[in-house]
Amino acid sequence: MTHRPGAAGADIVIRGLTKSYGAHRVLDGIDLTVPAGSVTALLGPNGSGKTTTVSIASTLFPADAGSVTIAGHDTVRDARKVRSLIGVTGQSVAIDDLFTGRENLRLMGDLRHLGRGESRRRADELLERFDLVGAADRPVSTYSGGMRRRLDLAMTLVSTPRVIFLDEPTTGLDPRSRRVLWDIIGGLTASGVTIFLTTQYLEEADQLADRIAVLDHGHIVAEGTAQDLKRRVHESEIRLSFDDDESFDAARTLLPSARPVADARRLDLPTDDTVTAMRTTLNLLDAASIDVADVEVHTPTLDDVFFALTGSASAGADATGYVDADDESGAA
Ligand SMILES: Nc1ncnc2c1ncn2[C@@H]1O[C@H](COP(=O)(O)OP(=O)(O)OP(=O)(O)O)[C@@H](O)[C@H]1O
Repeated sequence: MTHRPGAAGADIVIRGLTKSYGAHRVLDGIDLTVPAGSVTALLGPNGSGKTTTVSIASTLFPADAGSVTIAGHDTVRDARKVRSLIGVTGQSVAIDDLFTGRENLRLMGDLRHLGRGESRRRADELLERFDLVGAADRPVSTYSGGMRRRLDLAMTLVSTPRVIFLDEPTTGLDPRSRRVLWDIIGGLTASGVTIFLTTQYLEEADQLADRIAVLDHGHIVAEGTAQDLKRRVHESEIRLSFDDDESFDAARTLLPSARPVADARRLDLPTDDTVTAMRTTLNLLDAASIDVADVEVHTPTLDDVFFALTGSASAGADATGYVDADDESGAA
């Protein structure tokens, strides 16, 4: 993007961010840097402080200590400037249920001083882009969850923010609506906007983000690309399953470095070069006339990462928040 001289730098810099509610310390000195034009996900379970972080970074309330700068502007000292640079999506706060989608978008345009003609043009364009044309003239109170989220995001884009905060953009949506939103967010990233996304879904962070920071008990416990984080857990494994104890025992003797999973008559063999290692391993077993019932390569998932880093499964793993399928057909 040509208007962005600092594209090589950071658009969000969080330093030593601390926040307590009463005696409950929610953020305990968080440091995080979000490169311009990147999608960074803050991944954490329910109540880990994701919304608190976004609220402080988007000037909603101050931290107890520490600082956030957006494109070099301090969120407390330069709050007005920061507000002109950011868009916040997630809590549908700007949406008025009694108005139609089109009216909401036009009102936002007026609020952003776009002028009457430009507000109308922008509203039409966004309704089209977010697949809301059919529902444009219905009150938002009749919208499904997925449609609301799309409108919420469209409202953010009425102006052209440099930095967008997406606070749990798909929580509570059914898988189909979630995918639609992922596609839209994926499209946004191509335009070079900086996105700071919070999520409790490992899959979402994996799908959308260039970089992931894992928030747990007030601390960033890990940071990096999805690949970096996966590498921190363990290498890929070749998983060999056997039909009978005799083959399983013989293979155990032949492959002493493999980890036996006796219940499943399975051997897990750590590997970093899966193709060569796979061929060598299978040749070895073949030469010893040991029958293998099944072979698979297991690469670590972000769930494995979360478990390894925090000692517990992610909230997203067992509390998906899925609701009954939204009635997207109502859009027509
Ligand atoms: N205004 C408040 N007063 C007191 N406690 C609060 C307040 N806002 C948040 N908290 C508490 O702070 C903690 C972090 O909340 P926050 O909403 O930032 O977490 P989160 O990671 O966004 O969670 P979720 O995924 O459930 O939205 C929670 O324990 C929450 O109960």
